[in-house]
Amino acid sequence: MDLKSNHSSPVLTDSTPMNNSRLGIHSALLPYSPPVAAFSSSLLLTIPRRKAGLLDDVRSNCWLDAMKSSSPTHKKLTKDSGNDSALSDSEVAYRNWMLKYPSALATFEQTTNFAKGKRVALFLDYDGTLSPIVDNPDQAFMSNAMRAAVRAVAKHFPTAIISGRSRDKVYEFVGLSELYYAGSHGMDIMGPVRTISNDRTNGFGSTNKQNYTNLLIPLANKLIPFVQYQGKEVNLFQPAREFVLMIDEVFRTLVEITKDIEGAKVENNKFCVSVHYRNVHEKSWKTVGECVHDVLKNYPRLRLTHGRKVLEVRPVLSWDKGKAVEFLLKSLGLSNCDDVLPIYVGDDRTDEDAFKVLREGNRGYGILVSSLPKESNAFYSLRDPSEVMEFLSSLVMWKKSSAL
Ligand SMILES: O=P(O)(O)OC[C@H]1O[C@H](O[C@H]2O[C@H](CO)[C@@H](O)[C@H](O)[C@H]2O)[C@H](O)[C@@H](O)[C@@H]1O
Repeated sequence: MDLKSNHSSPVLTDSTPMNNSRLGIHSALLPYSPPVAAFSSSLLLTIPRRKAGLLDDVRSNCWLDAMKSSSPTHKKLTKDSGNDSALSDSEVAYRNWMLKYPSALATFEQTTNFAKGKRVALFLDYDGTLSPIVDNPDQAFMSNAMRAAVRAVAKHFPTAIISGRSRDKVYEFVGLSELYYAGSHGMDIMGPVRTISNDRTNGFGSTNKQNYTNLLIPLANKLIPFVQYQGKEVNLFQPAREFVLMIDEVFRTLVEITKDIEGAKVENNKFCVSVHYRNVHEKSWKTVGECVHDVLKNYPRLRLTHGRKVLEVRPVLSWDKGKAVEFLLKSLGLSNCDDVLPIYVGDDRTDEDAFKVLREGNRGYGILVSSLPKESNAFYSLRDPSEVMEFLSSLVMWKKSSAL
């Protein structure tokens, strides 16, 4: 195995498709390989050369600072401040922040006035949005009430779950076959699960009675092959499929080198890897960062992003949750239409890519789920998953009443 670093490369813009030759497996042998999903030079992210020991060297503490600032908890804020007036200070700060990011519930009427006559498309993040943040990532279950709210909303609007988790995992948690799923931060997109049928001409719409599904543009049908998933038929789009074995290799290496760090947990999300430090004592966070840094040195085609008490290793690809939203809107025939209102609800830094796409395209808005003030590209806010549920239910009620 060639573990040589490629720091000499000025930019990571190799236009030749990766063939995983290092792993000895040609990409054509990988599962689900639609021709269009082939690794494209246009998806390669141009990033500045890594300056080891300066820019992203954990020893310079910048990673550690990012790790420390990742997802501070409300509990910590109040505990550290030590008295009740500090609690109200934080509440005051939150209310001030809400002047900039008003509650999506308080401004609901404004939204529905704007949404009148428009087709709403919903994009929902999973962790911290549909399920509360918990210590064990394997137990981040969504409540039955939330599941019912998502099911209800999906009856009226095209609805997609866009998560950093593997698509399989998030599908298992949500358990609703009528939704679109984008796992691995949008690098693994799946249309609603359909009963196997010979009729492939009308794509996702063949078993779904909702009007929007008939709007699938031909492009999507052409680009996404039909593949078997749990005995059913689905459409898949996997722009990072070339990385699947590399990611698995990195996952295994990370499991091995972090095994002695108490509380560290490495999660294989198929096209990216999460290294959790939520349950690691703060004094060992630096060690976690160093482990990830040491592994990444050997994989110049992988990069690191920060999530909520998690380091995420992902391909150097210009593909993120924002791109996934654009792809899904296009697939649904809902892009470049004045009568479409996409709404994205998420809590994490990776959701900012989607908020930005909507804000910059001036074609919808993001709702940030946060109980703490933080800068965002979203327009509105909700405090926590329970408010998300209320928002989803309000959308359903509005839709039902406007159909009367
Ligand atoms: O895009 P998302 O659906 O928000 O997924 C982002 C990451 O979520 C999960 O980790 C986070 O939630 C865990 C459960 O509440 C929590 O323990 C962890 O600290 C959070 O970072 C998931 O485990 C990751 O793989 C996702 O990338």
